Amino acid sequence: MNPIVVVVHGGGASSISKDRKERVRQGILRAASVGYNILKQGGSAVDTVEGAVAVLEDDLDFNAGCGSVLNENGEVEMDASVMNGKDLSAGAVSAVRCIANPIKLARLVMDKTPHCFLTDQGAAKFAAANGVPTIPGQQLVTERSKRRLEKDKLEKDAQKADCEKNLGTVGAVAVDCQGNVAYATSTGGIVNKMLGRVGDTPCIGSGGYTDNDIGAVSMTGHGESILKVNLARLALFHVEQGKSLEEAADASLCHMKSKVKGVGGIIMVNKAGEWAVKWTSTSMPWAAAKDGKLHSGIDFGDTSITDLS
Ligand SMILES: NC(=O)C[C@H](N)C(=O)O
Repeated sequence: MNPIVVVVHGGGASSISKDRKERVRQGILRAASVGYNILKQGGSAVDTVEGAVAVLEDDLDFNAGCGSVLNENGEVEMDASVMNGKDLSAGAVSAVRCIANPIKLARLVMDKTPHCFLTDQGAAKFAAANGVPTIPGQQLVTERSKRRLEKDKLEKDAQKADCEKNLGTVGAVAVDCQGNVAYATSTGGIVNKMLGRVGDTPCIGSGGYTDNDIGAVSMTGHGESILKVNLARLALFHVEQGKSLEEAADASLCHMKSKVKGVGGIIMVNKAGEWAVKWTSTSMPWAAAKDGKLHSGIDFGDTSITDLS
């Protein structure tokens, strides 16, 4: 039987305050544990990444689903994508509103349409036709996301690198007992974004990519930078050229930094069960479950390992 592994991330970020750190750590551990249980019960890599990402979308401390950052009008518009490394089937949605779990809608696009990507009104119509419940948009807005928008509007002139202030995009990669790999990524995007702005997250090859013959990757970071270098596919290209997952993650992040000054984070897995986690932002919450052990961290050099129950 193939080794099973799931790796999750909670978004590249600047430093995280002490009280939030504990909540973020718990959220990321919960998502990895949920994913690992799906794999242990024989679930597919696609079910695993969708399940793990949905846990993080439901968690207010992450910039995805409820807790998403707000656009310039104070509204939540979300992007998500999912892909199956077995046959390269993919589903994505962008600029979707008033639903709790964009990743589940992306999965429906993958499974139930001849297309890869639906946006805005078309995505909403498809969601309604498939029985996805709508919720009032305000239900996705948190006090914290309102404060972040106010702060950004005030600081507009003293901009930090975008991904440094946009904690929380979430993602997962997994390999199942049959050796299939998959990725899922979901986000509210970047705070104070223009209406209709779409980032890397729903774009196959930028916010993520997977192919059983190479591996799976999910990204976080400054979306415009990631789009310009097609970061996810670039990372897997390096693997195809013979680099280890760690080397490939480093090389692609380094390329993005030198070419367009973008910073971000990356999680990777391959069907041999190897995994890698790398980031160039200040921190990135992550967790990886393999062989009954849960590895996790937030800052450089703070990896901890616990037993999975
Ligand atoms: N924090 C993030 O990862 C943001 C996301 N990549 C975007 O630009 O939409």
